[in-house]
Amino acid sequence: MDLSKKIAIGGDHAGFEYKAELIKVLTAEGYEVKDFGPYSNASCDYADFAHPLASAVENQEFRCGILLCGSANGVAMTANKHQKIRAGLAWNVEVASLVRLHNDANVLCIPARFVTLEEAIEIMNVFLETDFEGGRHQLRIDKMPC
Ligand SMILES: O=C(CO)[C@H](O)[C@H](O)[C@H](O)COP(=O)(O)O
Repeated sequence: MDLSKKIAIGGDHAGFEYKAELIKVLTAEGYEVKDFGPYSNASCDYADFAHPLASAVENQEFRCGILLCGSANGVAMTANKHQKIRAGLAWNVEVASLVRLHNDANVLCIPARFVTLEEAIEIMNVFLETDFEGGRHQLRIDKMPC
């Protein structure tokens, strides 16, 4: 399948229910989705799922990744440990657009305990529909590696 249609998704227990719903939406939209887990809502550690997802996105096995936890901070902090990952939070559609437009994010982190499911679906779709603007923003991204 064309890489542009391959999406990785994961998170922790706090994002479990939304992750299941987002997978349904993505599948209906024609994407090939790999669920990196968790596979139940039992309490778990987000790093156990965010690291494998981030590695796969970093290895260009997927167009991008979507991670969900309670606040999105845990999964974002974890994914951003990976040198080629730019994981950004988005809690509304404007930020979902900007994290692509300005930051060329390749992992979207959704705060499942702070947005409705409908908002999470909108955030995901705007993220996937928005292209990176390049230009001055590329110069800034090039300075990110420390
Ligand atoms: O990293 C986080 C906190 O900012 C995530 O939101 C986790 O989902 C959260 O910490 C889980 O909390 P819980 O009390 O163990 O459900």
